Amino acid sequence: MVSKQPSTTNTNKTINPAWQRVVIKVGTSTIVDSDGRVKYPVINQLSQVISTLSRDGYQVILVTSGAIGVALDQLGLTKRPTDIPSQQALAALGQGYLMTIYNQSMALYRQKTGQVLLTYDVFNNPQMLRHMQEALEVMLDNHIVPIVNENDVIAVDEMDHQHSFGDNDKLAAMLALAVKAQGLIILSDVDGLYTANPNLDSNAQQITRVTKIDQVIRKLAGGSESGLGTGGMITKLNAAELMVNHKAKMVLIDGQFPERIMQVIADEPIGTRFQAEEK
Ligand SMILES: Nc1ncnc2c1ncn2[C@@H]1O[C@H](COP(=O)(O)OP(=O)(O)O)[C@@H](O)[C@H]1O
Ligand SMILES: N[C@@H](CCC(=O)OP(=O)(O)O)C(=O)O
Repeated sequence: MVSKQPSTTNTNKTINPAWQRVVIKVGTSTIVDSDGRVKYPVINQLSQVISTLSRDGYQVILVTSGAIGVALDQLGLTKRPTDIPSQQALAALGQGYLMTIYNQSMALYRQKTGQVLLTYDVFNNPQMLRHMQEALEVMLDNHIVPIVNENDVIAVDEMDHQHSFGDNDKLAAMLALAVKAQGLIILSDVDGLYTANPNLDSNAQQITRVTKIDQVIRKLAGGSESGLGTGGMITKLNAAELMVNHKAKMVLIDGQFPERIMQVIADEPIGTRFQAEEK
């Protein structure tokens, strides 16, 4: 694909090769508040950071939850329904709006985007996987930021024929490995992994570095309290385990401050970093 427009890459910048290709995952609670209202300033800040990285020569893929969350805003609802078909209908309503919000924000920074909706079976089907990889390579080569979500309306777990719903943390890790990204940055409503759920335990301490996701670490993780996010810390640890087991890294940071992505890319100590010990 040859663009008629000149490349917007800033070739004078030196980039950190340890993060040259990066997947950034944003949870619902980062972009929708507890009353179900969209946090436009956060999305705008995130778009600015991603556009800057892309212009500097990084290849960025955004995995974003929030289709159901923004649909709550569209309908004036404050709570997520519990049955799967209602959630799927909300996701169908909200996904278009989610893309509109991102497209408008990214356009302010002249950043092009493309929507990619995935299901887990893509990763088990070599042909579909190759098609996805090839399409993403072309997008990245042309400075188009892929904006990925699970295709919620048809999301079915092939193994047990149950609806597998709402685990974009794992989807982001599988995607990061499939496209050979050096790392995954997860933005959430918490600024890292704690010794206990910090919303429930005021003595909880932040853990800044995890080299192995073992039973001790797993025991620290609880579910989601926001009523909007789905996975809680457990799905983030599953994502981290996938990354670490494949010699890649994951950093978990507070999504209220998307500019902190720049600190992660600069390898500054921030949030919780999941990475195996260098041998
Ligand atoms: N040990 C822990 N450390 C940090 N957060 C935890 C822990 N255990 C459970 N949590 C919960 O996980 C939440 C983040 O997950 P979730 O609500 O699914 O967010 P997202 O929408 O970003 O995926 C935190 O807000 C917190 O309530
Ligand atoms: N795919 C769904 C949400 C899935 C999900 O993983 O949610 P979250 O726990 O907020 O990352 C959506 O867009 O609403």
